[in-house]
Amino acid sequence: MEQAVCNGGGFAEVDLLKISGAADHIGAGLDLPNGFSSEVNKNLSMGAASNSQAKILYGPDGYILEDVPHLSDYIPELPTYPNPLQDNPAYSVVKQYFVDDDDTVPQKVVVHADSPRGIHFRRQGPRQKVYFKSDEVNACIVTCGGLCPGLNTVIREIVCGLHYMYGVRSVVGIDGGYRGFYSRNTIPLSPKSVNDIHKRGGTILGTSRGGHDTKKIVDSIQDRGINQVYIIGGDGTQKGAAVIFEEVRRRGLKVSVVGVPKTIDNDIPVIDKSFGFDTSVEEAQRAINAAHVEATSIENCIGLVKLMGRNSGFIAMYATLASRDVDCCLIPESPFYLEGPGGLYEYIEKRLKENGHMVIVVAEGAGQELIAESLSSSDQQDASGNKLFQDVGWWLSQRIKDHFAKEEKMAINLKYIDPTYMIRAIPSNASDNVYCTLLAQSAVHGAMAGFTGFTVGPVNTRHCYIPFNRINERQNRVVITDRMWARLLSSTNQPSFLRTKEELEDAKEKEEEPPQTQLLDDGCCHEKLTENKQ
Ligand SMILES: Nc1ncnc2c1ncn2[C@@H]1O[C@H](COP(=O)(O)OP(=O)(O)O)[C@@H](O)[C@H]1O
Ligand SMILES: O=P(O)(O)OC[C@H]1O[C@](O)(COP(=O)(O)O)[C@@H](O)[C@@H]1O
Ligand SMILES: [Mg+2]
Repeated sequence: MEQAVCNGGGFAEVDLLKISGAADHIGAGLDLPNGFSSEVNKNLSMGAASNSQAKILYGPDGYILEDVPHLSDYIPELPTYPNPLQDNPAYSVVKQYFVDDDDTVPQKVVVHADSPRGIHFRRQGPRQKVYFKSDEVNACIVTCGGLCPGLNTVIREIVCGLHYMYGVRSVVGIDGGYRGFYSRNTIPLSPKSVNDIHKRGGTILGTSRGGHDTKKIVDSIQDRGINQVYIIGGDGTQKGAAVIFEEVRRRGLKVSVVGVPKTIDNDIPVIDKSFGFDTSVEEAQRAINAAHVEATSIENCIGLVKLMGRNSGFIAMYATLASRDVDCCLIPESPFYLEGPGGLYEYIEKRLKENGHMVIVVAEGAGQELIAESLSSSDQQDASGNKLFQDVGWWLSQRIKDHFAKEEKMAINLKYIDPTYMIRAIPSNASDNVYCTLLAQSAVHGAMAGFTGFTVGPVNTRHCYIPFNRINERQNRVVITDRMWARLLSSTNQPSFLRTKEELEDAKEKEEEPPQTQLLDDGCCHEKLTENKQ
């Protein structure tokens, strides 16, 4: 492994992707970088390494801390102030006001007795010292990408958290996503103006795709004297936040850049789940129920529901598991085929003969390779560079109807329901509201404590500060070799659409067509994902 560790002074290069061998360097007796407490120093005798990508510390027994940047990493001798939270009456009964600086959260909780301690993230929460005076803070909030239930709750709780916990009075909203940084006006935000916004869907700030110009955004941050930037958005947005942070650091600005992960598709890695996901799964039940009612009221009827999920089929999977009325769930990670033994048509016919009705849930990104084979494939993208998909629900409806009409095979009825935008536009439910509050407060505590270049989120239920590079290096996707997908298959009884080893060998011997579906090492069966182009 190419790697170096620092010796007291400047950080040396480390390649985060090659971290698997990091334990080799543990206990090398190296000095600690600034910012580590004596407790950690005394107990762990860590080595440390960092570059613009990663700030990693190694401890004994395979302990690794993937830390987040701090303003003091690149601005020397920053003054600190006592945390005003210690005078907050609401918190006076709390046993311990502040999070211990040495508290970290393990990424993996299932371990063997001889496993190395593994990767950890810094625990979120208020610190004893803050790096901003209350009246010095000029914060801004921006929302980018697609809508998601809970956006307004996060906005509300950032504004209220800054105001009530830290006495911050200057908070503005950026209008309409990243491109709003270039417009003249901002939206003033106060506890009064955001008081009941959590009861509304959407985002009061507006949102957009595309239009990210790092230099212009940081110019605007600098010109407006903004020193805390809260960026709420999905995988694309967090990539944008990472480059904003890099530019802020390059210019040496005292500006904390904080990401709050928003993704209805749950496609952001590391964190347990994203806000709005629970609400979406719950709302999807209404569409599935409607499909079930239709299907059971008419002879040989199929209710087909399309749910969101561009590359990650979590909403479809969880909505299916929750409902128990679904006979087949199709997601991008598990390609399916229509014709022949083990195919979808065969399964539909069997199900209709057995039950007289059927419910199918399909994620928007499922079956795109099949559609591309039958329709002229398009390489269109949205303004952010995300591939635009064909409507799999409509396509599948037509194919199923055509198949059963052919040679008067079977008279069927099919009702197609697309509730996707209706689901996305609702306010968050109670549990997402609480979750959004924790994310927002965690972001505020982190920024006030001088941390920067991080995304907030729960890891094994404990909220953490996660460096941008960990959030941005891959997408979270359903792993079909995990037990959750097996649970789904056993609840629907649908075919797995996977050929067994024996079937593959058999097909090879008979010199048949190569299989439509093969399982890859990562448990996915998908072509390489289309990256955002920006
Ligand atoms: N790789 C990237 N670098 C910088 N900005 C990006 C990148 N990818 C997306 N963005 C910006 O992030 C914003 C939201 O991205 P998008 O993919 O539409 O939504 P989401 O963040 O919900 O995934 C857009 O304004 C887009 O320009
Ligand atoms: O029509 P739009 O606004 O481009 O949104 C469609 C996309 O937005 C999503 O709901 C969410 O995507 P992001 O989280 O990446 O914004 C996807 O499921 C869907 O493909
Ligand atoms: Mg996205």
